[in-house]
Amino acid sequence: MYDGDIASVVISEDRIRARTIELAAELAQRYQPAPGKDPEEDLLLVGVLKGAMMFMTDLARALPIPTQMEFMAVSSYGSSTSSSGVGRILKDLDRDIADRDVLIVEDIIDSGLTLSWLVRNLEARNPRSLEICTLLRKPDAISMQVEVSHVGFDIPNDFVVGYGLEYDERYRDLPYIGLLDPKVYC
Ligand SMILES: O=P(O)(O)OC[C@H]1O[C@H](OP(=O)(O)OP(=O)(O)O)[C@H](O)[C@@H]1O
Ligand code: HPA
Ligand SMILES: [Mg+2]
Repeated sequence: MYDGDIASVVISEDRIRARTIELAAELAQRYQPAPGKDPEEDLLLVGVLKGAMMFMTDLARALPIPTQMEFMAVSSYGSSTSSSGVGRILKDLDRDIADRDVLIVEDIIDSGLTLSWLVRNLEARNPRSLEICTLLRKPDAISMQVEVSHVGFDIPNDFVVGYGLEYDERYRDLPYIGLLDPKVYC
């Protein structure tokens, strides 16, 4: 599959699976449900389309607590391998998040522009709490400071694809995170 386009495996399928289970355990501790609680108190996962789709579905299935799911899609400006900011909401949440515990689920924080915009947008809707869980973070690339409580892996500042992440809408279906050979985009 995609012969020759992937220079190396950065994070294998097994490591993603193991880390997702660890993150789920960490989140279950953080959001322990009170006995007899109302379904309105379930943790609300907000997945950021399309990149977070694989991580969102695997994380939700690994979480040993009840969760509800919502999705948002935002358009970002910039070139295909770097982003310069969020343009607008392409798909908004289907419901109100006031007084809810909300966890944004993302595939990657690179410049931080997407999440810093999204956090401001969702904070304005008065959730009870708002935290972020991202599978990947590039500490060397972040230009906007975003407070992230749950991180799967810190990775070097290279362009990666797979497990939801794309280049030119390709490679999202790879089961692992791979380094895209620069010959593909240079
Ligand atoms: O920290 P940043 O520099 O803002 O980059 C991170 C964002 O960029 C990618 O999404 P993209 O907007 O490319 O769309 P996609 O999720 O549909 O792939 C990725 O899925 C993150 O959402
Ligand atoms: O490294 C990346 N790969 C794919 N999409 C991305 N969006 C921001 N950074 C990346
Ligand atoms: Mg995205």
